[in-house]
Amino acid sequence: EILDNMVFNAGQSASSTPAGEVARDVRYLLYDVNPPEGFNLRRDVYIRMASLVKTLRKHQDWVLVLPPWGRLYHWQSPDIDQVRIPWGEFFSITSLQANVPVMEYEEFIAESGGPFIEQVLVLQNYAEGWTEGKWEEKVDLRSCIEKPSYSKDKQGYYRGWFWGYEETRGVNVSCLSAQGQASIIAPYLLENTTAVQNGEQWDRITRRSMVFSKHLRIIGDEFRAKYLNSTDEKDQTLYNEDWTRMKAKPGSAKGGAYLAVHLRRKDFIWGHRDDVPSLKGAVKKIRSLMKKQKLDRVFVATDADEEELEQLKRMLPNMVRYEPTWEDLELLKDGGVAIIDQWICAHARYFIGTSVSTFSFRIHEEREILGFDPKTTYNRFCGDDEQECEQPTHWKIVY
Ligand SMILES: C[C@@H]1O[C@H](OP(=O)(O)OP(=O)(O)OC[C@H]2O[C@@H](n3cnc4c(=O)[nH]c(N)nc43)[C@H](O)[C@@H]2O)[C@@H](O)[C@H](O)[C@@H]1O
Repeated sequence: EILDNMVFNAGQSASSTPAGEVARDVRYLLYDVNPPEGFNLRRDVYIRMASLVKTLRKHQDWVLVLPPWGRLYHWQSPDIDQVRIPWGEFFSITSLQANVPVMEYEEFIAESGGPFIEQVLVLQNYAEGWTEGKWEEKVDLRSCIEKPSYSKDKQGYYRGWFWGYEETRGVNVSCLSAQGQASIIAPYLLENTTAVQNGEQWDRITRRSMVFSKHLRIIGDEFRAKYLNSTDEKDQTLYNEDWTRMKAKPGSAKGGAYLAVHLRRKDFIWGHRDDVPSLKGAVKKIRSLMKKQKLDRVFVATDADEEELEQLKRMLPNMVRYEPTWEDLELLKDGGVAIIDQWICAHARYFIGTSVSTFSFRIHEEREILGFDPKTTYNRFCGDDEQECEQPTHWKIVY
């Protein structure tokens, strides 16, 4: 499902090496995701790409190049520059490295000897759809169904959107019809190899390695201490900087004495009319949960617009929100602010999120890593008229 949303770019390193160094025939995997997809869905795609690189590394020396963040539909704060953002601004690179070799895009340019990408693979569906309505995993080089959004320049190289790096060029562009797991395309990336061991599912170890940048966690922790009277010692949410050593027992985390809410609005209000509540419905649920859980504080993370926020404040005057100053926002960007919201939600005694929002799903996982009782985590708002309001599935951690 996610596969056909991606563009893959495989580049090969320049063969020249400084005198004395052993030549390393490194290959780089770059990728991109369809423009409308948001931040937390892109984190899902990273997990699949990291798994693919693990598969490729059984055969050759591959490195995953982290696609710079930018031009995201949901990052709407005006007047701040939100392109070419390196991963280090949001995630701990050393933590990612401990799982699979990764590098920032600018490192790739410096190391590979120029902004050229040897092969761009545009992933697409099969023009004929599923044959006989049967699902099977398959992949084939095909002619492009839609004209790829890359055009040749005077020198015969392809230009297009490469994460906002205007000077980057593709050398070849082809289309690949694919359906299946990410590793299905491995034979097209490996030289002289057709037999590839397949079969990695959602990679839970990779998820654990996606540790947020320390500066964002610190801001979230300070906010918890100041406005929500919550600290790791008191609330038993101790964190280990080295994720490979982190193994909290389920139910061991207590969490700060507040209810945390992720209330997704904007495109979800019309996109998910049946399973997203009205503001009034949400407030009613919040009040009943506070009573039931005996919590007198509520932290709200939301992407609601100004008008809805005003309404919400009127109905819930005591709600706590993380509201960055303009200077904070310029530094942290919309992505950093969203992470801080998630971090604070992840540390609450009880959490309730929004149906099918990957933003809420990432909070579930973070809480699982911290060792919360699943009952306090896998909860979502129901639509005002929703009959069967199925609750989120439990993401189990693997060590
Ligand atoms: C239907 C799909 O929904 C998917 O959204 P969904 O899973 O919620 O989650 P995301 O993929 O993260 O996209 C939602 C974006 O909206 C902002 N946002 C949402 N809620 C909050 C919040 O509580 N606090 C802050 N600070 N920011 C928030 C934030 O930039 C976040 O990355 C989209 O990724 C897909 O493109 C698609 O539209």
